[in-house]
Amino acid sequence: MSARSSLLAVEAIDVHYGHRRSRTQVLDRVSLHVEPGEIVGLIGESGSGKTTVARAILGLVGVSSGGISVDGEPVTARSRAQQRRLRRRGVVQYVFQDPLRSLDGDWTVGDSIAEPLRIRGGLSRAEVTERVRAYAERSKVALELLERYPAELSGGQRQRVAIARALITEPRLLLLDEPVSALDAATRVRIIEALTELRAEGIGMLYISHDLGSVAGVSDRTVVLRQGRVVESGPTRQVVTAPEHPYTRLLVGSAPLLSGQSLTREERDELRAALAG
Ligand SMILES: Nc1ncnc2c1ncn2[C@@H]1O[C@H](COP(=O)(O)OP(=O)(O)OP(=O)(O)O)[C@@H](O)[C@H]1O
Repeated sequence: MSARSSLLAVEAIDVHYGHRRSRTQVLDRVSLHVEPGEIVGLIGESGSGKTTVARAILGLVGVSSGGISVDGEPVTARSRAQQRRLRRRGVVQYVFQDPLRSLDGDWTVGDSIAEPLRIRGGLSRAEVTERVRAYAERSKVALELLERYPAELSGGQRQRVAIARALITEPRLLLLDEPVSALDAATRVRIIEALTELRAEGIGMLYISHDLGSVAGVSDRTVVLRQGRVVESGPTRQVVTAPEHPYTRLLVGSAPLLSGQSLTREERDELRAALAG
């Protein structure tokens, strides 16, 4: 499929943090694509640059080369005001690992879910209320929770609220940064079920995690990031069953439930040596 038709096209982006002497390169020619109705996993260890990829897509961090487009519209070539307008339209939404980052502790759950709609404007108060209730139900948030404050919810309830809030502008692309890492197993399963329903509706998702196990269960394709570079990408089944890069082999071997066999200590040392070399 051509890059132009992709819902999300990240093309060879470089990102640097800091200025002058403290300037360091965090992403090095990173490319990835997400099509409608597809979940793409982005995995890598802590510090590999995963969140920076999401921030670049949201226009929160500039790229020094390469480009990003969402739904055919360039993100990176835009001015900050244009990027703000694009965010306001709500075509792209995001869910963080810790929903407290996206939910204001002083607002009721209902007001938090409504906020992206209010920012966009154009709906009456009654229409906003109706939409909030509809999206709460869809995200499995019980209606009696709408009057509560985030601190009065469980972690799983908060994450469902964050998902309802992200969905309310009917985005075409969702960025999920470790969306289930803080949750217990049963709650994880429910959130994953909600995500696969969204996929069936044609929403594209970039699912970011350090944990190959959680990505492999849900993603159609997987992109492996190491030290700011994509070292491998392909259909998830292929990445898991026939990993090519030593780093991916190490990741797969460290999650024996995926590959069916764990690495021996010698194999692990060999892969580490190959990565260090
Ligand atoms: N605002 C910033 N200024 C300077 N360096 C930063 C900034 N944000 C992140 N970094 C650095 O950029 C690198 C990539 O960070 P990033 O948060 O993208 O990694 P990550 O893969 O998402 O990690 P984690 O899984 O721990 O969240 C890290 O070395 C980090 O220290």
